[in-house]
Amino acid sequence: MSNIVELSRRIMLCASHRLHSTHLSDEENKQLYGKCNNPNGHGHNYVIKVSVRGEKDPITGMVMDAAILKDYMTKAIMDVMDHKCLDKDVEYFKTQPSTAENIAVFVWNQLSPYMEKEKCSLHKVKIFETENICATYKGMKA
Ligand SMILES: Nc1nc2c(c(=O)[nH]1)N=C([C@H](O)[C@H](O)COP(=O)(O)OP(=O)(O)OP(=O)(O)O)CN2
Ligand SMILES: [Zn+2]
Repeated sequence: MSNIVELSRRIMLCASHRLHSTHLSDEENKQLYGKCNNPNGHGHNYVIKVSVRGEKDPITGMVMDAAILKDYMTKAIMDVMDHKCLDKDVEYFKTQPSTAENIAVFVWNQLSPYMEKEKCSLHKVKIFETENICATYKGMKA
């Protein structure tokens, strides 16, 4: 019987953004992103689900302590993104459009250094931008 288990934790944060690519002209941005390119921006209640995967400890019964994962997610995600204007306040999104796809990669990169301390590994980051739009990133392994 396998002892490999996936453990997930969810957080919700509020942030505003505007879809805009520095590689495109203003007209092209307007054409591509439509209402989401409005210079005044708009907000989302982002739901972020982080999954780690590893061997369940036979004594503690845990892959990792969920409270420690919460601490990592607070420092790596909440403190950086919550109640922020993503494109103006977060360096990464000054050059990368703040799509759900790019947010998933950003969150992965933010969490990776914290997970180096753990026996289990970061497995999946899921960003729900709206009820209908969701992006998933599983790192370089795709
Ligand atoms: N590939 C992507 N496409 C879009 C993204 C994205 O992150 N990746 N994001 C957006 C916008 O940020 C936008 O805010 C989405 O809003 P909206 O169109 O209102 O969202 P829904 O599709 O859930 O709403 P509907 O009412 O169902 O249209 C756009 N595209
Ligand atoms: Zn949006």
